[in-house]
Amino acid sequence: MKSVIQQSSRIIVKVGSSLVTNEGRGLDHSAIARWAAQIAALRALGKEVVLVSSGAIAEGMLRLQFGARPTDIHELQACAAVGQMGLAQIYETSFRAHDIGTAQVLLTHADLADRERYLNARSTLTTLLRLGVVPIINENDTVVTDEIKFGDNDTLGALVANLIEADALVILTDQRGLYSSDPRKDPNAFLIKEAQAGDESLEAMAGGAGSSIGRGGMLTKVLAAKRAARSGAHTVIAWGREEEVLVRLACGEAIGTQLTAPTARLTARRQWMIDHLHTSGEVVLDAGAVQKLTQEGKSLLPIGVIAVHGQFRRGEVITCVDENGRAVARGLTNYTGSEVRRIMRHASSEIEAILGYVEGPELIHRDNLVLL
Ligand SMILES: Nc1ncnc2c1ncn2[C@@H]1O[C@H](COP(=O)(O)OP(=O)(O)O)[C@@H](O)[C@H]1O
Ligand SMILES: N[C@@H](CCC(=O)OP(=O)(O)O)C(=O)O
Repeated sequence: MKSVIQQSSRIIVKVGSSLVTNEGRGLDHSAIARWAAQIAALRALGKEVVLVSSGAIAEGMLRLQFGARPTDIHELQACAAVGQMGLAQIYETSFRAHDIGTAQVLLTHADLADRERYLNARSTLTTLLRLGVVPIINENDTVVTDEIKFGDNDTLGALVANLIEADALVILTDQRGLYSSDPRKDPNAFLIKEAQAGDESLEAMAGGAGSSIGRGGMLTKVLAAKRAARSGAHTVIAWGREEEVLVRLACGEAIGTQLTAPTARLTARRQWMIDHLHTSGEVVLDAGAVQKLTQEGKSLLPIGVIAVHGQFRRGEVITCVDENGRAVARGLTNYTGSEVRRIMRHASSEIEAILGYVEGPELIHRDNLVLL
C-alpha cells in the first residue's frame, strides 16, 4: 500500500496538544523544529501545507503557573490567549530558519458556518499559500466557550480541509495511529493500517476522550476523517515523533492509519454545490457569458450579467440562468445582490470606481463554479 500523501498537493497537518507540549511539560522546541524542517522539505517537493496546531492552553497553563487544567472556562480562555503567544513565537522562529514565513490564523467553527466569513477565510488562506507562507491555525478560544470545553482541533483540521479543498489531512498524535481499541488500556490492541473514512466500525474502536493534555481522543480524529472525506480529502493518523514522518509519507511510505475518502475531490465539491437546490439569488447572463462559462470554462464576470433576482450575501451559492430562465451554473458569489445590481454590465476594471473596493475581478471565480 502506498501513502495517499505522495499524490496530495495540498495538505493540512494537525499537531495535537499532547505532542506539541511534550505531555504538558512546555512547548517541545526540538520537535517543533523537526516538523518545520519536514514541512520545508514538503514544500520543496511542491506541496502546499497548512498547519493546525493545538497547545495554547497547555503552554498558557505553564506560563501562568497553573498546576492543573483550570475548570473555570474564562481561566482556560486566558491560558489559551497567553499560550498562543508562545506558539506563534516558536513557529515563526522555526520556519524562519528555513526562510519560510508564517501567519497566525485563529478561527471558530461558527466562522466557517457563516458563508461570508467562510469565503473570507478561504480567500485569506489561499492567498497566504500563493504567497509562500505557512498558515498556522488554532481555535480562537477568546470568543468561544463551547469549543474550549471539548478542546478539539481535529474537527477544525477537517473543516479547514473542506474550506480550502485539501487533498489530505494528516493528524499527528501521541499514538502510532488508530488501534482496534485504546492501546493505553488494552495490551492486545492492534494498529488499523487502512480503512475507509466514515466506516462506522471505526467509531466503536476509537472509544472516548484521550490523554489528560489532549481532549478529543481518537473519536474526534475518526469523525474528522469522515468530515474531511466529504470534500474528498483523505486522512492519515500517525505518531508525530516517528522519524521524518511527513517526508516519508510524502515519499509514499504507508505509516500509521490511512483513512481513504470514498469520493473523489472534485466530485465531492461539485456535489456539494449541486445539492444547493434552493439558492437565495439568481443572476441572468447574456449569451456571451453563457458561452464563456459553458464552452470555455471561464469565470463569471459582472459584465455578462443583465439582471439580478433576490437578495444574497457574499459567499452564498447563487444560480446563473440564461435569458430563457434555464439554470446553467451555480457558484459562490464574491458580491452581494445589491452590489451586483450596481456592477452588472460593467467591466471588472470599473468595480473599484463604482463600489469603492474590489473583492475580486470575478463575480464567481471558476474554481467556485459548477455547471449544471
Ligand atoms: N482506538 C484507539 N487507538 C489509539 N488511541 C486511542 C484509541 N482510543 C482512545 N485512544 C486515546 O486517544 C489518545 C489521543 O488523543 P488526544 O490525547 O486527544 O491527542 P491529541 O492531543 O493528539 O489530539 C491516545 O493517547 C489514546 O489514549
Ligand atoms: N485550542 C486549544 C485546544 C485544542 C486541543 O486541545 O485540541 P486537541 O489537540 O485536538 O486535543 C489549544 O490550543 O490549547
